[in-house]
Amino acid sequence: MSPTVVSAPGKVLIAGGYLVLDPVYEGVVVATSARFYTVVLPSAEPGIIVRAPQFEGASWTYAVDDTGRVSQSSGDGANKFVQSALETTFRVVAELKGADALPRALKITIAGDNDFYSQRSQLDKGGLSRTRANLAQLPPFNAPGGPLRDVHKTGLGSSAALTTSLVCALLEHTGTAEPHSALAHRAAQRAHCAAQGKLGSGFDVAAAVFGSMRYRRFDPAAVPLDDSIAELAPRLGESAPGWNEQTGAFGLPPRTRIMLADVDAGSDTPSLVGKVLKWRTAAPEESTKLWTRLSQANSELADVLLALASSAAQDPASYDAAIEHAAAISQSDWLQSGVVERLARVRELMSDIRSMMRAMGEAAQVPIEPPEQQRLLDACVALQGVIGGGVPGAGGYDAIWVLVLEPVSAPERAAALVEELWLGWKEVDASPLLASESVERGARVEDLDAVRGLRDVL
Ligand SMILES: Nc1ncnc2c1ncn2[C@@H]1O[C@H](COP(=O)(O)OP(=O)(O)OP(=O)(O)O)[C@@H](O)[C@H]1O
Ligand SMILES: C[C@@](O)(CCOP(=O)(O)O)CC(=O)O
Repeated sequence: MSPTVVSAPGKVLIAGGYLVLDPVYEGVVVATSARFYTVVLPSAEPGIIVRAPQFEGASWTYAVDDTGRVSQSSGDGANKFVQSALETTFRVVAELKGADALPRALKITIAGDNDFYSQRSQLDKGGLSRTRANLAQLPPFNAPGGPLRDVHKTGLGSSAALTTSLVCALLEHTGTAEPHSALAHRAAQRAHCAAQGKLGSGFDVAAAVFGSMRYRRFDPAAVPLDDSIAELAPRLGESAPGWNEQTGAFGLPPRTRIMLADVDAGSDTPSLVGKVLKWRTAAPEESTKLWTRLSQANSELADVLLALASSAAQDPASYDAAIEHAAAISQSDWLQSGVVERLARVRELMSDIRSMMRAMGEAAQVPIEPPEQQRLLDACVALQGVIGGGVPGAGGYDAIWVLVLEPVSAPERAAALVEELWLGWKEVDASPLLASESVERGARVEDLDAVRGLRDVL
């Protein structure tokens, strides 16, 4: 029997951190070319064996009962995300297709693209500088060294991408639902929330299932978390109540590229969300004012980026010429007509959003865009061909993103300037990641041999 392989992308929330926890406000999320892969193979040995071959000792074996409930029979500690994905999916399979449809002997392999884990020490060990070219030389699904609990994550949402690829692969393997179905999305949300023990906005799982999007959250009461609930499927199916998230098409405009850096500022990002929400409650007037302005800027940013994409679709030649022109002149001269003016507006909005996020950080007394990140981002956006940037998601010390132009005549020019700046930056250590936006939307079924290096880790 041929293996079932399903992949799901990571994410970067470029606008809407914190606000997206409230259904009144939307978030803008870019799915990344970095993906998690789940490979499901029938096995001769009884039990559901799950392995993460990139990590030492990362193997867990489970037994499934007739209702789809799962218990771990052996393995290296517990992996909440894996167990929750298995149990949520198997319960749904048992309810919809009967106990006979439940697989009892499987070998499952989970592998994440290198960008999900910091490769600094791997590069350092080989005496290689932290360039994108050197990253591209590392073997696919490289082992970052050591066990999973010691791994240094890069913030692309490993748990959401892993949970989504595993849930979708099992639904596909059992013929229960396709990766883009409402059931797959809801099952992945439920599995992820149950493992996290908290209800975030769900934008990370939504992007893992559907790809880049504008996203407004669902009612938290929709998620059937209570373990005593007898039937999950009716609460996760097409007509289940409360799943009122709103998603809208989104994609970055052609001839632009998102670049990501894994930042090691030596300071741990404390838990920011709790403090921001506390400030939101304590200062309702001030925070509503700021959130309203931020939300307008976030939504306009999505609108203008989409308008740029439509200009490109309508008249590709003029669009390419405008990008060429914009990349050749200083950003302060972008205020002209059409495409270039829209780029100027994008730049202005990204800068406004940053200053409002900093204001929120100051008000809530948390480092959303701390001064170290501010200086680094200011230097990036001053480079020729850079449109703008920011701190992803909740912000903190761990990462930044920037959007650069890729004109046909010199697609690498701006990216190379950014990379050079990062490599020479002294105050904090900024290492580029390889990922850009995923062009394949969301979760998808893959052909094992079309994914470089995947067969080698089975
Ligand atoms: N390759 C893998 N195989 C199995 N489980 C994994 C793998 N990678 C990550 N995980 C699971 O995901 C957990 C990390 O999730 P956590 O919610 O802490 O981070 P995250 O917010 O998803 O991370 P980030 O956004 O930084 O990538 C790990 O503890 C582990 O359970
Ligand atoms: C603060 C918040 O809005 C974003 C967190 O995003 P990230 O994990 O920092 O990418 C929380 C959420 O949406 O779940």
